[in-house]
Amino acid sequence: MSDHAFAPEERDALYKAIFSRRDVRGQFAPDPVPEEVLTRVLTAAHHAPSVGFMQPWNFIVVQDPAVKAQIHADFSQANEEEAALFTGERKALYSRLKLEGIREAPVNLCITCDRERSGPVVLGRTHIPTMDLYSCVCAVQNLWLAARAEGLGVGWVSILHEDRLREALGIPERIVPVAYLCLGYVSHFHETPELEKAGWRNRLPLEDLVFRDRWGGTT
Ligand SMILES: Cc1cc2c(cc1C)N(C[C@H](O)[C@H](O)[C@H](O)COP(=O)(O)O)c1[nH]c(=O)[nH]c(=O)c1N2
Repeated sequence: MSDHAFAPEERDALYKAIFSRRDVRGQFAPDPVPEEVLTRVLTAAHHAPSVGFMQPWNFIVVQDPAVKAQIHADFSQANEEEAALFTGERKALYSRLKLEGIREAPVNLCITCDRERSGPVVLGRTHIPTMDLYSCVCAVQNLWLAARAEGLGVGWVSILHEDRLREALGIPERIVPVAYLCLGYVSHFHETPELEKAGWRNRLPLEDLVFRDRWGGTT
């Protein structure tokens, strides 16, 4: 027991957000996301941990249907390319999956990483230079959980060509687009991951993933 633990109902609320968060692709409602709600989830993202407190992220809020259409067109091509890598039943199943909600979601959000945000030497990034990118992923997860608590669905779309995403959003060379997200209110949240429901892949047992003291070792 810790004096610093949340009250039981607060703790339960946090776990509820974690376990009921879903990747949302197909159930977006057209209702607009109020600015104050968007600001709250962006503030949650901005309070993520970051290497050397670098805060390397920017948030590009995309609402223009023309920009969304451009990105969706790239998704369609990338999706065909990915589908071609599977064969037989797997390919047929892949083709049935809905893997984005770019046009339906009222807000799209690109979270980027400015790798030069705080000068060439960053506390904690010297020996593992990808730490700034991982920091941006922490921001994504904060946003994803806060959005769930707000009743907003979030879907991550990575079936995109990075160069075309850069071009569509005017992202300069030194900035890395880390995540392209679709965000909006939803008709419902699925109870289990859609990929699990569709028979693509199941959640692995935790005990197969936890090692003690060394890789693959047992105590
Ligand atoms: C880095 C990264 C990239 C992607 C995803 C996630 C992450 C973390 N996911 C969502 C992914 O399929 C989903 O998280 C898992 O299937 C588990 O489901 P829940 O998120 O628990 O609903 C995802 N989903 C999708 O439909 N299209 C996509 O391009 C991607 N890309």
